[in-house]
Amino acid sequence: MTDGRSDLCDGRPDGGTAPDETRVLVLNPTSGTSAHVERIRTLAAQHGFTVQETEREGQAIELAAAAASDGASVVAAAGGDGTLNEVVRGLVAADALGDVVFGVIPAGTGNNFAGNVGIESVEHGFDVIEDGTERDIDLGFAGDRPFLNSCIGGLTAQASSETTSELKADLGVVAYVLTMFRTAVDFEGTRLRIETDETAERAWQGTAVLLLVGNGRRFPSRGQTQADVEDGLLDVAIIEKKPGSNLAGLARSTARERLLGADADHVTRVKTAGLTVRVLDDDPTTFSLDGEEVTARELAIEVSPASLRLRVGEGYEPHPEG
Ligand SMILES: Nc1ncnc2c1ncn2[C@@H]1O[C@H](COP(=O)(O)OP(=O)(O)OP(=O)(O)O)[C@@H](O)[C@H]1O
Repeated sequence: MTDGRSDLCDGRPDGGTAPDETRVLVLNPTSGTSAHVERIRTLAAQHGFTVQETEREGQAIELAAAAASDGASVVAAAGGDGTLNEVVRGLVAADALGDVVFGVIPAGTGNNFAGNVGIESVEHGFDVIEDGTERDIDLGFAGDRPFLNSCIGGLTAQASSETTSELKADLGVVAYVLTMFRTAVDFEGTRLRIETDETAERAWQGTAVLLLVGNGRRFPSRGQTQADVEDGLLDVAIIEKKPGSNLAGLARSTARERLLGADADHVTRVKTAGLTVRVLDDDPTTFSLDGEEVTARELAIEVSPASLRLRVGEGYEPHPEG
């Protein structure tokens, strides 16, 4: 693999907007507080974007696929992680990953992925599309569905829907975990069999309350959650039920440490290029891909290395400390 870097200024002596770029922005006007919508429309026009606004759930997939099929060279997403995920799904559906540069305008509640690639605000997102460094980053796949940040198994729809925006902004995916413990303290977990590419002969089998698979994100007990998104690997954490794990009432930071503590014997961690998850219970399990849900009995999860072309902010750290 190359270092994923290319010079955006090729053929653009002024370093400004490339005249030959056809730019489309897929905007979810319902993401976050929606207060950003007018500002994004204005900035998008200034930066030469045609804006396509979604009117319903899932439509960003179709709009992004159509934009790519019509020859757009930059397809950007304005919204939260769910909208980013849908736009990337559209690029995958149009088989356009290698042809199109993906742009990120953070306009959701938590904007976890944007933060992981150094994009700090709406204005900064447009600046980065103009003159950010281009990287080829890894994309996770669960079956044929892509994910940028994470694939989380074992969450109930109830936990997901009861997670507050404030908590999501603060903790990201760990918020779901905390909500799960608060709303379903009796949750006994899901029986899973997990085989990784490297250790197919030594499968993990047991009862997990949570399976965390990170591409752009990892799940330490404390500190930096940004993962290396150019290493061709997924960060996996399998969390088993621990006696007395009712975390309600604990400070959030304490809860995260308790749940994901490196020395905790109820957490199994592995880095892998791929894994297969089989649900051994009668009912299938719900997995959340960047917040978008999918229900399955068996899921092949793998990384597609260096497959998404993305312009990143100055603060992007290609190889964060593990
Ligand atoms: N016009 C629309 N009306 C209702 N829902 C929409 C519309 N357009 C998109 N959606 C749906 O909104 C959902 C959530 O969007 P998104 O994740 O971008 O925002 P968010 O939840 O505010 O932010 P974050 O993921 O950062 O917390 C997506 O699943 C998407 O399908």
